[in-house]
Amino acid sequence: MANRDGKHGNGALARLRGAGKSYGALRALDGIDLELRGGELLALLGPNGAGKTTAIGLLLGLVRADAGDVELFGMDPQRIEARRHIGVMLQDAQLPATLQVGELIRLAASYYPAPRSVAESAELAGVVDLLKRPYGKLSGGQQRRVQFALALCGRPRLLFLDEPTVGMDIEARQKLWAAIRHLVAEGNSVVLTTHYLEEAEALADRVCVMARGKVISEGSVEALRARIALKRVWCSTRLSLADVAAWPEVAEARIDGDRLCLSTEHVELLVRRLLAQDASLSQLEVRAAGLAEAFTELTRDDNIALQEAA
Ligand SMILES: Nc1ncnc2c1ncn2[C@@H]1O[C@H](COP(=O)(O)OP(=O)(O)OP(=O)(O)O)[C@@H](O)[C@H]1O
Repeated sequence: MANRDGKHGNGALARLRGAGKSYGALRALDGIDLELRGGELLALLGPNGAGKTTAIGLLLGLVRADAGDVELFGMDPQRIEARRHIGVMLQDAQLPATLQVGELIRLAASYYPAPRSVAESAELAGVVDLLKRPYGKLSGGQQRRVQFALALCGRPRLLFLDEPTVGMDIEARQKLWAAIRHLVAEGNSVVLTTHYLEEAEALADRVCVMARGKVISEGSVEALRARIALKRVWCSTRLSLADVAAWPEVAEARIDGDRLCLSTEHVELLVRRLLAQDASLSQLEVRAAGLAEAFTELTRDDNIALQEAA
């Protein structure tokens, strides 16, 4: 628990415990537990409407939980002492269009006790060449970079980035990733929501997969991928789908174009048997499930992995 000055015993900077939130009949968050530790980057991953933004809204004190506990630096997130140490980049940032980028950064920095200089913030966010430009005249990707500068200018210990690289081209995205890595290497913590698996893969220490208001998987990227131990085997064969589907080493069988697509945990056994029973077998291909497949598998409505996790 937190003591009076917001220090906390177990290293959690932000925490949801059994947190729930409904909008009318819709249960946007259904009793989730989430903990952010010092110096880590936690990625919240999940399909549209999973509850990621609502979870961040609770931690920022923008949304009130109707069940459970929410703590930011061991305090109620609405307390100013807690908010002084966070930087935020939300999806629907509304900023004055006529102010120049440099003015916006100066203004945002003035709310913090020990901010970075405008020059340092601009350098970190890659907006040095935009400082004199009015915000409203920038492209979508440039505006996102400016929003990132505003999020980091207060030298926050904890950054909330809600889909930070949406609308950015590949180069801008890579630069933002590098800046985020730099901030984490300095000891800061980041909570990031994303739809991009490669973003989670590139940045996250921990990934929390959400679906339908619940956390359905939590761990490292490797652990997430390992949750789906299946390999996929494709081949063109004269063996029938029904026959192959009945083999004990085949977890799932379907037709994919002109080939069979088989899922298995025992790939060597399966391939040996396929080749033994069909000497004319062709177009053989074996692939490990990628993170994208693991993710799809995890967030599918009635999936086996989910039942295993329960
Ligand atoms: N203010 C609101 N009023 C009513 N429903 C809301 C409100 N905010 C969110 N919701 C609903 O709550 C659910 C969770 O939304 P949330 O924005 O947290 O999801 P998300 O995971 O961030 O989705 P996305 O990836 O699309 O941003 C959705 O079904 C959404 O329609």
